[in-house]
Amino acid sequence: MEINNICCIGAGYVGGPTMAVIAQKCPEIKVTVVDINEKRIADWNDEDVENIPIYEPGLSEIVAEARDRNLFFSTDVDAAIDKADMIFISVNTPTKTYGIGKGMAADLKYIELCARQIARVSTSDKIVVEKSTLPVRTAEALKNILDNTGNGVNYQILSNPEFLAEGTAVADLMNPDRVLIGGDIETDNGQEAVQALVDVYAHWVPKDQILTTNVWSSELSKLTANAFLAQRVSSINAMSELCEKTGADVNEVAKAVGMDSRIGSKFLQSSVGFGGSCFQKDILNLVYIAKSFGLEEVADYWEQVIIMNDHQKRRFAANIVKTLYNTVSGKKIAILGWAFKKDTNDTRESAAIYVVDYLLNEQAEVVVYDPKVKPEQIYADLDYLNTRSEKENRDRVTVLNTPYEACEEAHAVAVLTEWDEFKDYNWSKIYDDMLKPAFLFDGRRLLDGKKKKEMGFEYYAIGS
Ligand SMILES: NC(=O)c1ccc[n+]([C@@H]2O[C@H](COP(=O)([O-])OP(=O)(O)OC[C@H]3O[C@@H](n4cnc5c(N)ncnc54)[C@H](O)[C@@H]3O)[C@@H](O)[C@H]2O)c1
Ligand SMILES: O=c1ccn([C@@H]2O[C@H](COP(=O)(O)OP(=O)(O)O[C@H]3O[C@H](CO)[C@@H](O)[C@H](O)[C@H]3O)[C@@H](O)[C@H]2O)c(=O)[nH]1
Repeated sequence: MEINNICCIGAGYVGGPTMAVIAQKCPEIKVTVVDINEKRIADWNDEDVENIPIYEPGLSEIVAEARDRNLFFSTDVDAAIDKADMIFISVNTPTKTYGIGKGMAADLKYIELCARQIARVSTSDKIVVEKSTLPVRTAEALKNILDNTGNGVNYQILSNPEFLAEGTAVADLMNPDRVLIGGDIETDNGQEAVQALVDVYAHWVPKDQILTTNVWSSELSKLTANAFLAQRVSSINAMSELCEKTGADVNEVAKAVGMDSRIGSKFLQSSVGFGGSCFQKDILNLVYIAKSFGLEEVADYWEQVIIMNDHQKRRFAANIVKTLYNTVSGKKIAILGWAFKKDTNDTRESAAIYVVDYLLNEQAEVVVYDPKVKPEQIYADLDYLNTRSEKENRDRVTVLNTPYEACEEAHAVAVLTEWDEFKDYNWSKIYDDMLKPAFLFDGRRLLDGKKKKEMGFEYYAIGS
């Protein structure tokens, strides 16, 4: 089966970059990315390609090449569904904030709305691809909705989870460790659908890196991969606290254990805690699924990864308060970095939000600088927690355009994102302009601590 026309529902961090790369690599396929968010679509269509809504290294160049050739962004969801042979569902699947499973289960309402819309609009057979991260067995619910409310149209459901990490999305898409496709491989139609999607990726991904499985394995593999990755971060962060008590250094420990080829060196960077829209949401979802099957020990095992991560964020903030003579009330604390990791403007679940919330509860005056995050996003993140009034957040938090201004007259500076540029600042100028003693808290082990101490800083790093 040849695919000529792809529609992707959801023009977010996954839909946008993924479809841009498919369009670039498959110039004969028309790719339309649709979204109900008009502003987001307008931004994707912005004449100045540097204004597209998602910052990812290398992305604007790809969009510039493919946009209006075979890559289109539109709010006309119905038209794009109708014309497509293959529809990717790439909408958000956040943690539920209400009802059964509140705070744990994935909220599938956006997925279900997409399924109902596809069923309502379609007049020709479709391959529907789950690109969003979903609980295992969601494909069954999708199929049910499509088959029972459709108009005689045949649907094949595939699971094709996305493994890109933000900040390296383009590189990850260009050169994935593997592409995973789950389908109804027991039937001829199912196999044909799987092959159609394999053929799309085979434009640039070596065939032996395209893995095909049954749908349930594919759905569950995505949650498993994120759980394993997050577990590594929580494991090294647990060790960071022990290092601080014992004189061991977490970077030396990570290097020593990572050189064991069975353990491997990646994802052992101790930090102020993992953030991002995926790890916490997906592990909570896994915990919920395990509980729903009565697997309490399995659920408790994975929940500990989140408990450890919350502890790491809290203890970093508590250490600032303790070190500043047990009070930060009225003290100016400069925060360098708001994004949940470098090279992205995404702030979802960023550790910075929780550290700053803690410091505000201790009545600190907070000043923030981030190279890519806009002030309105920073305020929105704090408002979302509902800890204090919106007015108070604006009164007590200032967002500035330069790091030097942010650190001026600060009692303490805290590095919360590992942006490369932070390493190259004129730190002696920052030191000179701060109040003394000048406290520097490195939540990423980013800076050269020895040099900072020589400059006069009171330097504290996670895990040493
Ligand atoms: N962000 C990542 O790095 C990443 C990586 C892998 C997988 N995922 C998964 O991919 C999915 C999407 O994540 P994201 O980060 O791109 O989310 P996002 O919030 O950035 O984008 C989702 C988009 O879907 C749109 N949308 C929602 N319902 C819609 C509807 N009915 N019709 C049209 N548009 C609709 C929203 O307006 C939004 O723009 C999630 O399941 C997530 O877990 C994310
Ligand atoms: O050694 C490490 C590695 C990561 N982190 C932190 O962990 C979080 C997540 O980082 P990363 O995994 O690089 O970014 P994400 O974009 O959240 O990507 C994860 O989540 C995506 C969404 O599901 C998956 O597709 C990716 O494979 C998976 O890596 C960030 O706050 C990082 O700073 C650490 O603290 N130490």
